Formats: sequence, structure tokens, C-alpha cells
Amino acid sequence: MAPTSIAVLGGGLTGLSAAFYLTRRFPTARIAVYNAEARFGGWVRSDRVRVSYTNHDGKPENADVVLEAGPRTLRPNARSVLELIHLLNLSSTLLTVPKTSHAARNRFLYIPEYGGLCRLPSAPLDLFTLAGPSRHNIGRLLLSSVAREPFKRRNKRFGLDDESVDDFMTRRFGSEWSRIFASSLVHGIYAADARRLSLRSAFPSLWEAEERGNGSVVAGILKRSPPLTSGEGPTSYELGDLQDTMRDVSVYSFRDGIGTLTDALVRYLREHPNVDMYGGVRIMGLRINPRGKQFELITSAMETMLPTHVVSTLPLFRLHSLLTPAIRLPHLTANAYTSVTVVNLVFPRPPSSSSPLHPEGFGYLVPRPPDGYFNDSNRLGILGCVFDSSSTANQDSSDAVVKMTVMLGGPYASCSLPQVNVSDLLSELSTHLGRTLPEPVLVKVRHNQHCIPLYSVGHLQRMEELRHVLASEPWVGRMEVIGAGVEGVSVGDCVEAGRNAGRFWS
Ligand SMILES: C=Cc1c2[nH]c(c1C)Cc1[nH]c(c(CCC(=O)O)c1C)Cc1[nH]c(c(C)c1CCC(=O)O)Cc1[nH]c(c(C)c1C=C)C2
Repeated sequence: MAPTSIAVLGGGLTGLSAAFYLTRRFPTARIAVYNAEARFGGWVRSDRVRVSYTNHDGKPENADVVLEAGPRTLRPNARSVLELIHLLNLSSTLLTVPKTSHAARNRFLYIPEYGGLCRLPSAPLDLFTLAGPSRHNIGRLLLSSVAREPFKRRNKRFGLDDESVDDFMTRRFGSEWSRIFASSLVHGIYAADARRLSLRSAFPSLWEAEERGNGSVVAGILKRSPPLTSGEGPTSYELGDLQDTMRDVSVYSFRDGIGTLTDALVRYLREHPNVDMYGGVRIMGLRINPRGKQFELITSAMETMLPTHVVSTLPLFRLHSLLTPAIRLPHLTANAYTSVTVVNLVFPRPPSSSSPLHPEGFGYLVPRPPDGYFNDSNRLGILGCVFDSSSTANQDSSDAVVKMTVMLGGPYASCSLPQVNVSDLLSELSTHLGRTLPEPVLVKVRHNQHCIPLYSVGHLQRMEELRHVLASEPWVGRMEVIGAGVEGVSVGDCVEAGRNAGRFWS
């Protein structure tokens, strides 16, 4: 049955993208988007803030800076996002960072037991040229294990169909390698413990590479087939000239931050005659009408809505709480969700005669300490720090300020608190950066509670079972469960999931 009324649960990036594409797929259907918060956009949150301060010469200064509490840059390989940018006419607001920039080439890890801040090699030749404070050469540890891996015998247990990221990396590259590099990567994407994260769900391409490389991940990566271009593959994307714009681009954002994308979606949907946007309306219960033709949604305004089709983009534990025992869905509470505290810091730029606040680059990640997440060496639970002024400098009205963002919490559960002691944080950052930081002119703390799902081992299989149940009675395919909780946490994954919503409804 073709949908006549569709309810989209959740007004974050996936929900907004789903509603956008549903208006195109089903131009005559009525679409309602329900969002518990009055503000749409979910974890995407960009604020332009004015800072007033006194500069080094004692003169008053002002600057307008963009602060991100969620994702802050996008990668050009996510074609669904490029398509949205094209369709929403946002190209003129883009800010691109070239592959040759410091932000793209200089990435650091802060590893106290290796001497502090260590630059990661961005090319094999760096191995010979990288100098720095590291007592051991971190580049050598990184690349020597990678160079040896193809000669290591196949060691995947027969019948294994998923394992943790840490187990996989330890098996192929060694435990110290995994602790340092895999844990850092996982902190930067999932803010989670690599020992709990499913390899197949989080990095499926690595699982496939091991298969393709007959047991060697490196051999499998080297054998990789060339990437598809916009016109190839099962779906093609409307990209306009964005593919050209993105040539040689490492990452990009918008002049006013990633919120430009969600704001434009909200504007489009609010203006669309077939769409109703319900901000500040929570769904309290979901039932299936006894005649099986409609759903019953009970809202926090105590209204009952009767859509023929539903797209849920809610966190899975939240969807679980809406369902009565008679229609419980499997596996909705199988994964934990990670919480991250994000601290935006703005400093006056030091005069050119003194040393900069941080090296030029993307920022740094902090790996899991050797003793795990209870280690005293990282009692604030710092996962990493982004040098925003290097990577997204042109968002701000003045380059007289330096912007950084520190992320805390995640697997350091007890540290992920909304209250952050700023002077402790500054002194810890000063240790990391090897210089005393000045007083910030602005500190903004945001606690993102349960913002990123932690796919535990077996997640793919569980989601397959969930899809199977949704395709059967009484759901018969009329409710789709999509979004970060199911398949992929990146902005690209969320938009792609929204783009595919309702694909099988006729
Ligand atoms: C709120 C903190 C977040 C942390 N991870 C994410 C958020 C929103 C989600 C995320 N971060 C990255 C990816 C991969 C993107 C892709 O592959 O296309 C995802 C899904 C990578 C990343 N990590 C950091 C940055 C600046 C980026 C680029 C993308 C983005 O802007 O989010 C920095 C960073 N993120 C987190 C930590 C602890 C951290 C530390 C430096 C957690």
C-alpha cells in the first residue's frame, strides 16, 4: 500500500533527511516530523557567538566565532551529503580545507609514555624526517607493524563472524599497536572503548580487506577496487558541480558551521505544504491499530495520530520505551550509547613574537592509557582536542582569536559529566601542549548525553533480525527503523539512511 501519511520520529539529521527525501518520493503523502526538543537538528549544533576581550595591547576587541557541539567537518566522499548541499543550494556557503593544508597533514596523538605529543606520519617518507619530543618514534611503531602484517600467517578463527576492534587489530598488528592506534581512532569517531566495539559494524571495510587479502588486511587494502564516481553504481547522486569543487579537498564545512545543513532542511520542510513539523512534541507510545492499516502514535500533547507508515530515527532504547509488550521489537536495548562532554575554548591569539598555542594541524587524540580507563594519568577523561582555528579558521570574523575544542568522557564514564573544572582542564591541556595556556576569553561546555551508539559485537546480525521482524506481521514493512543506532554514525551515514527511507514502499 502506498503511504498516504508518514510519521518521522526524530528531528535530527537522519529524520530531517528522511522527511526531505520522502517529500520527493511520495509527493502526495502527508508527512509529520516529531521532535522531542523544540530545536530541530539533534546532535548537530552550531552557534555563532560574539566574544569581547582585551587584546595584548590593552585594546578592547570583538570577534564572532562559530562553536560546534557535534560534528564539525565533513568528508567529501559522502555523496549523499554533497547531493543535499546541491539540492538545497548551499554550495556558496561551503568552506573547504585542501589536502595539502596543515590541518589535513598534521595529526597528533598525545601519549605520555611516548614523550607527549607525537605527530603521525602522513606519508611513508615522514618516517625518516619526523623529529619531535617522542622518546620512541611513534611513526616507526605505526609503520613497522603495518609493513610486517602481510607476512603474518592468517589467524582468523574458523567460523568467526565478528569480533571487537581491539581483538581484530591485536590479532593483525599487535596489542601495543592496537592500544595506541585503534583506541585513538575509536575515540575520535565513537568516543568508545575499542574492546567493546564491533569491527564488522564500525569498520566493515577492514573485515572485508582481511578476506580479500587472504588473511592480510594490508594486502586486502592494496587490492581495493577504485572508488565509484557519481554516475556509477546502484544509485547515482545529483551533485551539480560539487564533485569538481571537492577535488583535492580533505574536509569541508560551512561558513556558519554544520548547522547550515540542518537549518536548510528545517526551512525546506517548514515551507513544504505537505509537511507538519512538531518541535517540542515527544512520542509517548506507538501501537498498531487492530485493523492493521494504521499506526497509533500518542504524543506528549495527548493527541493520537494515525499514520499509515512510520520512519523511526530515534535512539533504539528510546523506541523500545514506546512499544507495548505485545509488539516489542528485538535487540533495541542491546547497545549502550556513549556520552561526550564537548568544551569549546577561545583564546586571544598570542603576539607573533611568542610561541603559538598549538602546533598547526587537525588536533590530537589520546589513546587508552596502558592500565585502562581508570588510569590517574588522564583523570579528566580527555579523549582528544581539535585545533579548530587550523581546520575551520575562516568561519570566524577575526583571526585574532584561537579556537580549540576538547572532548571528554566516553569510556571514562565517571568523567563524562556536565560539570567540568575549567582550571584543571586548562592545566591538563597546558601539559599536553607543552606551554602554559592563557586565560580563555570564552568557555562553552555541552554535555551530549547518549549521543553515539556503541555497536557491540554481533550488531550486524542483530540488526538483520530486527529488519526481518519489521518485514513480518504485524509490521509488514510499514515501519522502518533507521539512523545512527542501526547503521553508521557519520553525517554521511545518517543522510544516506534518510535518503533510502521508504525505498520499498510502493
Ligand atoms: C561530539 C564528538 C564526536 C566524536 N565523534 C563524533 C562526534 C560528533 C562523530 C565522528 N567523528 C568523526 C567521525 C568520522 C567521520 C567520517 O568518517 O566521515 C564521526 C562519525 C571523525 C572526527 N573526529 C573528530 C573530528 C573533528 C572528526 C571529523 C568529523 C567531525 O567533525 O566530527 C574529533 C573528535 N571527535 C570525537 C573525539 C573524542 C574527537 C577528538 C579529537 C568524538
